[in-house]
Amino acid sequence: MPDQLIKICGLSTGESIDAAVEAGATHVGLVHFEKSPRHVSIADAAKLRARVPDHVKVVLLTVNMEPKPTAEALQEIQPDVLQLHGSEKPEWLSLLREKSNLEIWKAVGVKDRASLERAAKFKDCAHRLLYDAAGGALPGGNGLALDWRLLLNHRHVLPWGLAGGLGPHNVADAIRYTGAPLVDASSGLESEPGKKDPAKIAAFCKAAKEARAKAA
Ligand SMILES: O=C(O)c1ccccc1NCC(=O)[C@H](O)[C@H](O)COP(=O)(O)O
Repeated sequence: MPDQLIKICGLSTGESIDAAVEAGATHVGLVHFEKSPRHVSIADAAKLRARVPDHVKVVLLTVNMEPKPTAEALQEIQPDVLQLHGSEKPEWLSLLREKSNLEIWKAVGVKDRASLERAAKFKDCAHRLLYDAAGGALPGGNGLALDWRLLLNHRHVLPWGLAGGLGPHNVADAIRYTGAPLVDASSGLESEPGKKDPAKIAAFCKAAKEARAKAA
């Protein structure tokens, strides 16, 4: 069984990046979306990126960003993964994939079986689907869980990940229940919006790794 993939999202300081790396995260997420309390500028994201060791992948998150600023951000930050968290269309993902060596992830808001099924349209243009809860004040990072029962017996067309309302208290249950190969958390690891708590990051990674080891 492959190792559990763990993404810690919405990191905005060097200390929180170090905490995620130290705890064993496989992916760290940098949110470039001004309305988010976790927003980082392009220049700050590039500095944070430089701090991440090679064995940990850097995920840049954008929301419906135009092609020119996207190209500039990618050039400046050099992420390993681009996570599109808006209403981006498959055609845009195909173009990005054609023009870069990036891994492209598409976040999908899941509220019912139909929304889950519709995500299949990204089959040929995304490398991974990230299922998140639909609704909420922001496109992501709302601390809302989706109904995990929707994922039972779902035929996944791509590698995938589970996000939405995860934290140290429920990540083991999420892995046991859904078999998620990748888990992603943000607001559940904070002491206040936008401020990550290193102890919560460590507890989340430990619980996720232990749950995977028990499932093996
Ligand atoms: O985290 C944000 O503020 C954010 C803002 C805009 C788009 C996406 C955002 N986060 C994306 C993520 O991948 C989060 O980790 C995911 O939505 C889960 O968040 P949470 O429920 O808070 O764990």
